[in-house]
Amino acid sequence: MSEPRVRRAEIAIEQEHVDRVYSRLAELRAQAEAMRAKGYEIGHGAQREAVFEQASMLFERDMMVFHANQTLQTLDAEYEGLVFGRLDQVGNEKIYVGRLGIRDAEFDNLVTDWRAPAAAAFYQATAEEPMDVVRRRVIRCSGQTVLDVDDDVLIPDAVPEDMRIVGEGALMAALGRSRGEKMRDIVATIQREQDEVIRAPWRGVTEITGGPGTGKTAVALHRAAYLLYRYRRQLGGAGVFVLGPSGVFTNYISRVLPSMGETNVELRALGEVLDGVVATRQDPAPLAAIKGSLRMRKVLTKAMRDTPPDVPGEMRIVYRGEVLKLTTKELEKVRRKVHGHGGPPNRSRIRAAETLLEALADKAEENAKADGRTVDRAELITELGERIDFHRFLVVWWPVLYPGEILRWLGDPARLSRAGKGVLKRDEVDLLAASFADRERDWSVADVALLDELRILVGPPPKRRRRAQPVELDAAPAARGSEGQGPHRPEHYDEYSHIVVDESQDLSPMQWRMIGRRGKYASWTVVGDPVQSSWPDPEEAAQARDQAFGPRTPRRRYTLRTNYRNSKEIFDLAAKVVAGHAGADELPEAVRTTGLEPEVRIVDRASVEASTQAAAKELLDAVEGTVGVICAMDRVPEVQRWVQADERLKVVGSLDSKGLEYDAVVLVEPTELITESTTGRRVLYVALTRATQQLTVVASDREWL
Ligand SMILES: Nc1ncnc2c1ncn2[C@@H]1O[C@H](COP(=O)(O)OP(=O)(O)OP(=O)(O)O)[C@@H](O)[C@H]1O
Repeated sequence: MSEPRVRRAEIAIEQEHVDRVYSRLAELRAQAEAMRAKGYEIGHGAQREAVFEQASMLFERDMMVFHANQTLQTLDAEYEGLVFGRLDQVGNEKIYVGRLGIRDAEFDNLVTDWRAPAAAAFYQATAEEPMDVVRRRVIRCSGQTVLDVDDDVLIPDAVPEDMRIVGEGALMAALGRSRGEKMRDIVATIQREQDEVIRAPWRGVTEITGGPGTGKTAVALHRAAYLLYRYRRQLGGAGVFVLGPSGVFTNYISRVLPSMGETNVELRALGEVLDGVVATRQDPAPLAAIKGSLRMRKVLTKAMRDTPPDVPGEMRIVYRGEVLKLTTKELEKVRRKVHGHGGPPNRSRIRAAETLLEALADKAEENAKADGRTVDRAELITELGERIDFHRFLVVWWPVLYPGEILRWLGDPARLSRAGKGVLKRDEVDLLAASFADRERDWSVADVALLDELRILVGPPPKRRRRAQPVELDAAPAARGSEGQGPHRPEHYDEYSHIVVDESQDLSPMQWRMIGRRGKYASWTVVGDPVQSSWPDPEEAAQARDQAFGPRTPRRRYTLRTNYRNSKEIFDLAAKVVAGHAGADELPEAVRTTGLEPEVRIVDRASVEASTQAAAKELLDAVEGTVGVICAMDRVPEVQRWVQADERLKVVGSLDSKGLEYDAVVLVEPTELITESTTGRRVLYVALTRATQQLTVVASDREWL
């Protein structure tokens, strides 16, 4: 048979199996629906029963509906090709591998979940260590249709006569494919070095390093899915938290986990870690460096203990016909005394009241002594402590503190100087104060870690008393978990069981503290590439990072060495630019050549706009998928006016381009990327490694080369 005919015949064989899988899926779906309906019936009957029976019936209803919903959620996930692999083993055994495990009515495996031990050989078998695999086949589907198959022969001597082999290189085909707006999963082509990381044990700290495009992000996400599958009991309850550098990035990777049927993962950007705040604005590098440094902890602690603006300057209260007065100085002494005990101010209200009453009693004694009288202290304290005017004073003098409010106070340079005495330099005070002073401006990404630090420092605001909520007997629990939200978490949920940190090389020490707080009992997967770091003080960050992990052991480290994203031609240029700023062993090896060298266009300054427009247009015509136009952060609005962004074309600032990728990239004025940041060349290196196929650099100088 000719090669195309063999291929068609093999596709038809696999299509038959895929059809069986989907019809079984439909059966399972119908069963789950029926179970959910039955659960509701039980719930409706409950109202007629005695209280004890009601409780047990409702429990049963909840369990049935919950399980049915979970099953439906798994079955309904938008799988891009439910079945993607097949292993033919020695002795004619065959296994289909897919995003989900499905058995037929006789309980035989139709598809094995890729995360199950039985599927491990799909990723781990090599020609040197074939693990009994004769042929490994990647099946490419679109929806329920098989488009293509691609084989790897691992034991040529064991290929039976009737086994046919098609195609070559599923990996290269996947890498060469055009990119869409969102990252795709790589379940079908995970490489052995990547698989080892994905399946590493869950305890302790797992570090993944490697250069750009080595699949660190992809591996970390597949690891999250794997851990939840294998250790659901240990990790599922408190959940898995995935942290990315920006909203653009989390949006870009947002499809990967759901495409593997995994929705019980909380995905957040650094600017969204704190509930109720969504920050996307990046501060200029020098300002971000101050806000991120550990020194801020001291500044914030002092700021929180300073006298709040607008509190009364003195206290006057009448006690048995006599005016007791505390001056500003005396009141401040009381405030210092309360803070001297440590503890969050929002939890110190009672201590503040007691200390204030003691000061009033001292004052009364002082006055009495002058007149030769005595005062019953205990009586005075009890009486004043019950007085409404005392409490009115207390609530304004010792107000409930809110993190955002304290940060805004620091817009006052005098106040910030006090808080930063001995810690911040004069010019740092000016820079910081100006950034906090503008009440109209929303928070920056770096501010979020400061707000979170203050949240802990001030303590939770006192709870208002609430009336008990009536229990709704007939509220259908169907919605719970069915929206892909996972279990309901209380606000400021701080204790995840596994935390994945992507692009970790850029976390500031204050951000490490913020994340560390959420993982006190967690195991960690930490992804990063030191060469791409934009943080100026790596030592301080490393210290904060170690503190976040605490005594967690073991610690294992993996380095990925193959760049799957960039063509060799593009990566060679990036490597040249970063040479001298990275050791040769820190740079990965690109495996794919396209024959298309990156283009460097040196034009005069006035022509940068026209040249960018021309390059963007050419690249849009040349590639099928996305084109990214990358420029310095503060040039973004201008470049957005130059080119029309749409589904295929995006304009991104250098720092926001972290972790993203496009078929083609236009890089505008590279020297500006170097000068805008404290870690210059590394930021440029990041930008140069975003394209999979083509790169055009538009520059008005050659300094960056
Ligand atoms: N085994 C694989 N099969 C198919 N594609 C892969 C594989 N490994 C990585 N890729 C692809 O390579 C590209 C780069 O992967 P990823 O973004 O995870 O790299 P990274 O190491 O996080 O890069 P960076 O540090 O630059 O952000 C992605 O498109 C990813 O899908």
